[in-house]
Amino acid sequence: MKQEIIHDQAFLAKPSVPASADDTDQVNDLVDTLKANTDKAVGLAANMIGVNKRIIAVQIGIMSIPLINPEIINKGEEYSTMEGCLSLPGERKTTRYNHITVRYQDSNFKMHTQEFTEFVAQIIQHEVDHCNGILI
Ligand SMILES: CSCC[C@H](NC=O)C(=O)O
Repeated sequence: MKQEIIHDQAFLAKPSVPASADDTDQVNDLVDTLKANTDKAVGLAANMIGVNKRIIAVQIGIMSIPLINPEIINKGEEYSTMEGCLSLPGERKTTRYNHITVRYQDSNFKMHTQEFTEFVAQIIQHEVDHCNGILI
């Protein structure tokens, strides 16, 4: 079910804990909340809906895809860019990497290792930062 986006900086600053197969409702809520916000968001992390678990959802084309316990295990070239965040006003300068390799579990908790590039890679980096309590 769609949830409200929270703006509580103290909660957002806390690193999230690993998610497990008990968190399927939270995974579905995050995907539903991203689907309800595609006019203003391209990704969400679970702590943005008040759930301190390592779950993110990323908009890839028309699909809102969950990545569970995402871990960036390799990074390409660094670049600077401006980014916004639903939990914060305005845009800020950020450092990102042009391609990343990510280990994550899908909604069936199957493990994947996958390379992402360009804008999708940027969104994943932003959301993994949220899992670590890091805001832009
Ligand atoms: C380009 S990365 C920006 C990601 C941001 N989502 C918030 O966690 C958003 O604007 O959807």
